[in-house]
Amino acid sequence: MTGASDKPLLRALAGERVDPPPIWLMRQAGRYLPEYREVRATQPDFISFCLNPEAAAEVTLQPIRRYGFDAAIVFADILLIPHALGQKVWFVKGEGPKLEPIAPADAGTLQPESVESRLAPVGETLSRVAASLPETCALIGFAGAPWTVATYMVEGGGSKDRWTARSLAWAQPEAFDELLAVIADATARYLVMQAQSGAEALKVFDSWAEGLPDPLFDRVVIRPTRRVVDQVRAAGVTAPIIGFPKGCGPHYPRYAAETGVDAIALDHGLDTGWARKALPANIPVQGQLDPAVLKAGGAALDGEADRLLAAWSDRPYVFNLGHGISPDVPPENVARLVTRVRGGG
Ligand SMILES: Cc1c2[nH]c(c1CCC(=O)O)Cc1[nH]c(c(CCC(=O)O)c1C)Cc1[nH]c(c(CCC(=O)O)c1C)Cc1[nH]c(c(C)c1CCC(=O)O)C2
Repeated sequence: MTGASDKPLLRALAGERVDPPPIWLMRQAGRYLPEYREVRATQPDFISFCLNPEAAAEVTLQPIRRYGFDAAIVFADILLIPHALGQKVWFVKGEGPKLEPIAPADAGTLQPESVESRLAPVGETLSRVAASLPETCALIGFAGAPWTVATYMVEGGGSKDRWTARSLAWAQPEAFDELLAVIADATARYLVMQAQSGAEALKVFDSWAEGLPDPLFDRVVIRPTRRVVDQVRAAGVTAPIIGFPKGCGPHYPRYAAETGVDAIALDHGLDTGWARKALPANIPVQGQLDPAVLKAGGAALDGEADRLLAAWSDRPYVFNLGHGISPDVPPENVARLVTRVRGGG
């Protein structure tokens, strides 16, 4: 029988150097796949899609069938937490997510008690996927980090530089920290539920960790992330946690040391040589391939894959992108990358 420890992803996240390294891609289920677009077209809206276990399990498995990745990541979205907390969330085609913005002082009106019941369908998706995964493929659950989720909640959607969120974090520190705490507690319970439903590793996406000065980085990224990790551990969950503080540059080593995460995902803009020296030698790392070189394909893609494989060959390493795959990536480039990473061409 194949145990969890035989799965290449889990071995790498436990600190083992695995050769070739396990590979999966952020946003591997998505619009670049024709079979995803087919399922998407049958769904009334994006939130209902995420909360439909049958459809969500199907698109989670699509990239596993096509490419044989070493991990499946449950099909869901970081904005399910604001939805579960009672905030209105919807997606406008071509524009991305929209939310009815809240003020930090409104944190007390959110409904953390309904998180498990409103997000139970994600647990159901995980159980379904767990039952039909190839035996060497690991299952990943995820959530947004409190800061990134809070930016969407107070901005009312995506924003160029998180101006409103950043200025509110300075102007109303107590209310803002309370909002982060409410999100952190809900997120921890959501992650525990995912682990109990079959997720073998957990990932915390802090997509907007970029551009924060030291005191704010401590307050809005490190402290709330630590709160999530501590609560997940206090609930008895032992699944490894991957932290992804995208774009945080020189803050990375402190994030690795102080949040309690087990592994760290690096973005493509981070200096590889610097990261090798600055990060603790034993922490498993994931990522760094530029999503744009995956779009470009050909010799450029082969060259970047080879550079990263060589650079991280003496560490526990998980091959991945530095950010999500974009909808215009030709599916054959992904096949080429997987073959290259596995030493087949
Ligand atoms: C910031 C963020 C979001 N969602 C997520 C993040 C963090 C990672 C990152 O920085 O990219 C995380 C996410 N979103 C989705 C997944 C599924 C699992 C996977 O395959 O990786 C994951 C892990 C599905 C999705 N989430 C979304 C899609 C596309 C929606 C569609 O099919 O219409 C998918 C496949 C929608 C979404 N959801 C979000 C945005 C900004 C958008 C719109 C962007 C776009 O249109 O591409 C919020």
